Amino acid sequence: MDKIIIQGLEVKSLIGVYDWERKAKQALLIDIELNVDLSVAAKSDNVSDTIDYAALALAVEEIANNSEFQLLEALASHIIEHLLSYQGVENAKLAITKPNILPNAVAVTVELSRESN
Ligand SMILES: Nc1nc2c(c(=O)[nH]1)N=C([C@H](O)[C@@H](O)CO)CN2
Repeated sequence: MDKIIIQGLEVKSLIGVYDWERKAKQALLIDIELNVDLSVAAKSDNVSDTIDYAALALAVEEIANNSEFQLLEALASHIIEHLLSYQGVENAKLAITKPNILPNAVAVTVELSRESN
């Protein structure tokens, strides 16, 4: 299966359970993996025959920037629904990493995987 993968997309979002987390946006890292047939674009060499990953990254940055969820799970679910709305996406995997949030860990990551209907 063909894939489009974006790794380590840095976004800013108001996210978190605790009062101190509701005051300012935090940096998050997002990994995206889309299962999608790329054979037409591979032949045509035309970006209109595929999912433009630059536009996709901008859309994800905007969703994160404008959201105010408490849980990483809720933000991930909201973003993955957007990813599944792109034409031809059969399956989407999304991981959101919150760095430097736990005292004895480098980061925490929540990962979702969803099939298109
Ligand atoms: N499963 C989760 N647990 C926790 C989350 C979360 O998003 N998903 N978030 C928090 C706090 O906001 C965390 O960032 C600081 O401890 C706690 N647990």
